[in-house]
Amino acid sequence: MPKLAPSPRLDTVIEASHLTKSYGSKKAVDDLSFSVRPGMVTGFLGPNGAGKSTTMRLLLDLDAATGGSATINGKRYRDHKAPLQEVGALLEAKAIHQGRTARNHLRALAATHGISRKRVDEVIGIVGLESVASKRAGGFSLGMGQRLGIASALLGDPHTLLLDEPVNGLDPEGVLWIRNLLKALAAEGRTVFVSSHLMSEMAVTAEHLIVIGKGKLIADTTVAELTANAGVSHVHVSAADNTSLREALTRDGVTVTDADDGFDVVGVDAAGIGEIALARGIALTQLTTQKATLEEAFMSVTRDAVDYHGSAQ
Ligand SMILES: Nc1ncnc2c1ncn2[C@@H]1O[C@H](COP(=O)(O)OP(=O)(O)OP(=O)(O)O)[C@@H](O)[C@H]1O
Repeated sequence: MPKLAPSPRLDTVIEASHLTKSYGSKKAVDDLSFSVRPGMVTGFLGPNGAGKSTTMRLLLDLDAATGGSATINGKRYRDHKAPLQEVGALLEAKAIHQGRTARNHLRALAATHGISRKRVDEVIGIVGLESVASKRAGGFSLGMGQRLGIASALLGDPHTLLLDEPVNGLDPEGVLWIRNLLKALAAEGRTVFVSSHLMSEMAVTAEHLIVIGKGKLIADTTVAELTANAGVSHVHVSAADNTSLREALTRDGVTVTDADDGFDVVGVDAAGIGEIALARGIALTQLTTQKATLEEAFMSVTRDAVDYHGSAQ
């Protein structure tokens, strides 16, 4: 009988249940519950200081929770017999011996986890570091360091991946590469949990989103749902007689604001604006529904959970 390729495991799941972590009186993670399923990329979003890195550290048993639990595939990270083969992780802080070459760093990691040297060369190829594999990691750029970190995460061919800001420091080619890599890993049936500040990137990479603020869950949703419910979509309008159309549209519940060569309307949809224009005999020159971007939706749902507000002069 022909040997079948191993089927993707569908039981892998990351689970936080009432997870809490306090530093003194500060609750970095506050009664946080969510689960991350296989087969899709799950984005982990939140403003600065929301508790994303702390949650990742708790999931990886690098810090002890004050309350609740964090498990990966039903067990705490430390209870897995071969953690590197079960869970691959990339955290923000680099823990790389600066004097070692990239290849030797990966070989040392592989040797302590019963992983072959062949796999080391494979992951160097996957992350595109062949030409610098015999160079000291200490001299690596931020982007090369990220690729080496991702190579370490992939070393054990794990079913679950936790990546904290993997896009950090990557150039546009690198950003595109990581997008395709994460999607491909998820499509193989793996569980991929990835934090990022780059909303435009998450919008095209992730399907499922966990949004937190001040340590608490704000949304457990899909990219499509979050943008649809953000309530910040508007219609861009331009007409032969903008002044008359603006007057005709002005009523309670409708907001009209100036925009390039026309105006933006919130509170009436494109069909409604078309009908009003037709009734007044005003010719429309532009009528475009502009959906909220993930960035706008994110700002809207996290507005009350932002610790650090900047000001534009
Ligand atoms: N070791 C620590 N001691 C004291 N406070 C800490 C510690 N680690 C994190 N915190 C605090 O916990 C909160 C959450 O921090 P965390 O780094 O998890 O947020 P984050 O969402 O990853 O932020 P960012 O997007 O800026 O990386 C912050 O207020 C931070 O100052």
